[in-house]
Amino acid sequence: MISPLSLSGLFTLDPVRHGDDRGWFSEVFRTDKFREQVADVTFVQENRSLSQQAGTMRGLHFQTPPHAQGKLVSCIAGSLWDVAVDLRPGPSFGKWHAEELSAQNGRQFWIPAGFAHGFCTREPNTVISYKVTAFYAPDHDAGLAWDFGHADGAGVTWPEIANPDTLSAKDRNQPEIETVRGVFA
Ligand SMILES: Cc1cn([C@H]2C[C@H](O)[C@@H](COP(=O)(O)OP(=O)(O)O[C@H]3O[C@@H](C)C(=O)[C@@H](O)[C@H]3O)O2)c(=O)[nH]c1=O
Repeated sequence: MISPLSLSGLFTLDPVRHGDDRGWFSEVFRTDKFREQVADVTFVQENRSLSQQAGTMRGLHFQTPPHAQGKLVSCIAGSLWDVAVDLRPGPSFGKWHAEELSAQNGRQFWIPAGFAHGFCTREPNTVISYKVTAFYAPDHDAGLAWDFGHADGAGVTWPEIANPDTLSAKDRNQPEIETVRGVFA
């Protein structure tokens, strides 16, 4: 099932699992269905990271144009809380949406270009996997503070398990949201 979410452009995908005595089989990605029902994009790179400790936080990250990335995110071991923050100009700027992704639920979260992305793991040894629509471009790597404030409302409410001590040095020093206004204009 493919479901649009309240922030335009965001979707969840819950691929069918065909169960039998052995377990299950699932088509976890189909270019044709994705292009027809979600977004007409091409994925060029697939990333995986392992986070050893429950409560590990990564983000909030994005690449700036012309290297902006759409991300199709899933969790292939353990479980995590995944968040997208809208950086597109307009009334949705700064709004966010989070999804629970786990190896068990098989859910995928589509985050188009124009959003910052981050997550926090809920179990030890959690593995996130995501396809992206543009190659890694270190000179266009950008971020937003995990605890950003926002003139029109609060920032992201992270789950209780989220442990800021696990943030990378880079992510401890990401900027406030006002500094990224206009990046995707
Ligand atoms: C993102 C990325 C990093 N790297 C390298 C750079 C560095 O040496 C090492 C770790 O990079 P980072 O600390 O940026 O990894 P990490 O903090 O896991 O970064 C990721 O966070 C999540 C939230 C995202 O949305 C991703 O797009 C990505 O930004 O991997 C690549 O070689 N290719 C890549 O595509």
